[in-house]
Amino acid sequence: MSEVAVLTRHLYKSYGKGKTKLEVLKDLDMTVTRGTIYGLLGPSGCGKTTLLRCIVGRLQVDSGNIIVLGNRPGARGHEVPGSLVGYMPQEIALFNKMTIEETLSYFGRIHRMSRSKRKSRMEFLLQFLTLPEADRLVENLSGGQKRRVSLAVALLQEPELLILDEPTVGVDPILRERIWEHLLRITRQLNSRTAIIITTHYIEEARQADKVGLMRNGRLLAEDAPNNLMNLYKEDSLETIFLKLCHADQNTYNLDPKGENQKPKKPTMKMVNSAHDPAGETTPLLQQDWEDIDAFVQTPQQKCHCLFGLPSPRNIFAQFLKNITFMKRNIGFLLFQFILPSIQIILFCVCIGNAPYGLKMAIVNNETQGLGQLFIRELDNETIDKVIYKDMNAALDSVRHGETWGVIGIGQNFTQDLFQRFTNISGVDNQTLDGSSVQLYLDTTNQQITLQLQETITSSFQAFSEILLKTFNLNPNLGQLPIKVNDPIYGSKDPNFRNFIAPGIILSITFFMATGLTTLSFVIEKKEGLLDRSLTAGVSAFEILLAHVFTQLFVLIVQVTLVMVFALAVFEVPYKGPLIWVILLVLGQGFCGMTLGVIFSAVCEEESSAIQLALGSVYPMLILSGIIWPLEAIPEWLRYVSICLPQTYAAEAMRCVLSRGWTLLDMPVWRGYLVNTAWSFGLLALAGIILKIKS
Ligand SMILES: Nc1ncnc2c1ncn2[C@@H]1O[C@H](COP(=O)(O)OP(=O)(O)OP(=O)(O)O)[C@@H](O)[C@H]1O
Repeated sequence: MSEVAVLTRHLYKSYGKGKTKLEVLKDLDMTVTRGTIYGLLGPSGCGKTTLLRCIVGRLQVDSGNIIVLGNRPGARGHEVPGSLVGYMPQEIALFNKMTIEETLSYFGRIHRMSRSKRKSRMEFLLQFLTLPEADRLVENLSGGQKRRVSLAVALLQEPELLILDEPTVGVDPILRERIWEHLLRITRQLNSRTAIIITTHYIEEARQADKVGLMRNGRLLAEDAPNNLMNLYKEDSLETIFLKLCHADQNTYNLDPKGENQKPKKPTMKMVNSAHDPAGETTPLLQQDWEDIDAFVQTPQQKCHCLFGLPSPRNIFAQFLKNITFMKRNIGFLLFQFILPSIQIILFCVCIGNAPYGLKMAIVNNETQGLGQLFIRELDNETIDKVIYKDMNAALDSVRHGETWGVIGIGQNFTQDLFQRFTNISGVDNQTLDGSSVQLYLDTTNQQITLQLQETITSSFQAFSEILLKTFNLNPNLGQLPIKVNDPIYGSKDPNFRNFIAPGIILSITFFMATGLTTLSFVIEKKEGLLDRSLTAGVSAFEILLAHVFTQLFVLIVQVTLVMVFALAVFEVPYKGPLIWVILLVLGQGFCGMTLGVIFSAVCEEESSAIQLALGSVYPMLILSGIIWPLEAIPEWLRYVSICLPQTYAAEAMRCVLSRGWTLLDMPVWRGYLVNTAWSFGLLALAGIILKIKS
């Protein structure tokens, strides 16, 4: 029984759901023996790759049983996926920015090979597969050379099960022959326990296999030694036999227009080396019917019910080294990552929070002589660019035409009415009050400009009235509003919007940079099949995630340091508290961002990029609402959604540390840290779970 390397029974696998459901494997039975080569043949799209991915444990079957090397793929402690299996996928799936040596070392580490073993295997494979120098970058190799490196990766640890998906495509005939020679040598060795499954489009090439499985529409039409099949069908070409079987299979379907055969029933007859006449044969020709699949499980432990095993430091280290190599080779991109958040914070500080200046205002002074002129002189020249008009209508037209932001009008009797207003307090009428007022006609479409103009004109009037009061030997403070603003308890007398929003912006920049970069690197790895290859080699999704976090942490620290230098030193955002707590908060945000990035890239396949779009657009809105505007000004239902996000708490905590100089004993700061940390680890766990489920 231990001679069986791979056994599949009643295997069903489909992609999609509902109307788009595509049944790829249908009641597939397959038996691969140790020490043999199994050629899996079939037309494009018949399900070969799907079957191989189920065998290596990268795809879950819908129903049916698979036993690989004595246990179910993915069973706890069973190294399938892992070192027991060498898998060469159809796509190249290699790290372009790594050299051949680095690639083989990376997989060698994952397979726990010693340095000397790695070296000797590498030397052998380089020579055997006629690979170029080991220090050549994969991206600079030809297509055929890349395929050979991919094959070298599969052969590296001398696995007990070698699965090669079209290894000879794009390989010259001489090398193809050598590859077959090598595969035959592996299986022909005395007491060889290595089984090889190979798919190929070159059907005749598979004659050298010990057994071939002819596959069509997700089923095996026949499974036997090539010679047996040729004797049985009295043909000397596998291709002709395959065509015959396909035609026979096609006829079965044609005879069954209602599609009752769409789900083929388990064949009742198993024919091996029988003298059965194949003419008109329509039932799959299979070798044996082993119903008691559990008899092939060598270890009682079957399915792994745990979500995570303990992460292996070795695998994390291998991933970490790989990530570092990537960074080294993409130094331009790395520098760009370093400075991008700084560019963002510089632009933010330069553009946001400054007072508007040079605002064009139309001035109409209807007085020929008097105090009107004095008031106009007192208007702040930096904020207001005065454009003098003689006629009120022309001045109002200038606002209507967008040439000025408003009109400041002084009436004919301004000086006289002003004296009346101050000296005859008990008898002053509304007309006099009106005449002594500066008339404003504003374009209020821009709130910031309107507020700035109102504030400038009000303070200019106070300065003007102080001069006036002094002239009459009166206390100049009489002109002030009877409200005295004392020194603030926290913050400055002149609070500015930039300082208020800076903590939130710093956190958001860090958060979204980390999300974006993580999504990018994971999506690239996934798209190129690298993630899949690492997972098949036995690295867990959680180990990949942890290694990424460690590498990205380095980038994050540089980013955060630069951002802090610009925000606090160059643009002088005030800070009182211990800087280390601020830095910890920002790093926490980066960590959150990273984990969200992993979730994005794990959840969002192309078809579900709508989710990515939705999350990516709604989430920032919630964050911004929580950090740009005071929570007290947000509708209550949204307020609670916003404050559930760690950015809001973190921004609050950061503002406290920066401007109040509070210590960790303060409630808002504690809350900030706690929520931030809980959220980060919550997301990390979620990312791990999603990756695990997805993989
Ligand atoms: N992730 C997927 N989602 C939906 N359909 C898929 C997916 N992967 C494969 N398929 C479909 O399943 C069918 C079998 O694909 P598979 O890759 O297993 O075929 P194959 O026999 O290996 O083909 P080839 O020889 O061309 O590589 C194809 O119709 C393919 O389009």
